[in-house]
Amino acid sequence: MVKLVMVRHGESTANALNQYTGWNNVGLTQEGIVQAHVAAKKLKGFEFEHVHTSVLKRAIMTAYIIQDELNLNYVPITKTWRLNERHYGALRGQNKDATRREFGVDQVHLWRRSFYSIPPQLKRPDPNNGPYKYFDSNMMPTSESLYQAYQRIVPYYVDHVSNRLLDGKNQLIVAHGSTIRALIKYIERISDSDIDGVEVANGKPLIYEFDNKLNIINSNRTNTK
Ligand SMILES: O=C(O)[C@@H](CO)OP(=O)(O)O
Repeated sequence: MVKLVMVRHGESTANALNQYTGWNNVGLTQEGIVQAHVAAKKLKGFEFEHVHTSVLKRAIMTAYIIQDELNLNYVPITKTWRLNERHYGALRGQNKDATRREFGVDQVHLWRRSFYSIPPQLKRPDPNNGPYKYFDSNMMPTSESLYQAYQRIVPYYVDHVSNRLLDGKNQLIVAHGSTIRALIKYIERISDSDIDGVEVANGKPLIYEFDNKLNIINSNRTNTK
């Protein structure tokens, strides 16, 4: 039996303001730091061979807190843009309630939870500096549906996570709401329409136990937010 644990970062400053975040690089609130410590305490005794996170600091900070609490600071960590949150396009930084008033509850629900709906696009992509400085500019998204994000997330999982699980090595992924929703969809073979009911809470470890063919033996997933 091998384990995969996925943790959504602790509450971010944008979460606290009820703002769309996506690729905005915001940090954790004090509450978010506490949530990361609580997540680590729930994982007491869990050992993993590799940590996978995004290039966004709310996830990296959460991963470091968990590694530190578990005295597993030495475990290698990979930070990849492929595990970034879904890009929220022109919605990022906006207040979610304000967009409900402007565009209606149904449209906002589609942007947030449907598999194929693409949030309004940025007029031009952000400059590709910082973690994206070696990107071809054409790779910088202007917005992403969950489907588009899935196309970049799942190949990373298959190449770098599931192969290690098949080797019997426990893995930890510390990422984002939509990143983890995409992975839940893949792992549990959830349909395109049913994925819109899946929610991922900040700082609540999601634990999967697999057999040696990566069939799910056990999971603690419940739909809480
Ligand atoms: O703002 C975001 O990037 C995400 C996750 O925090 O929000 P939502 O729940 O709307 O997908």
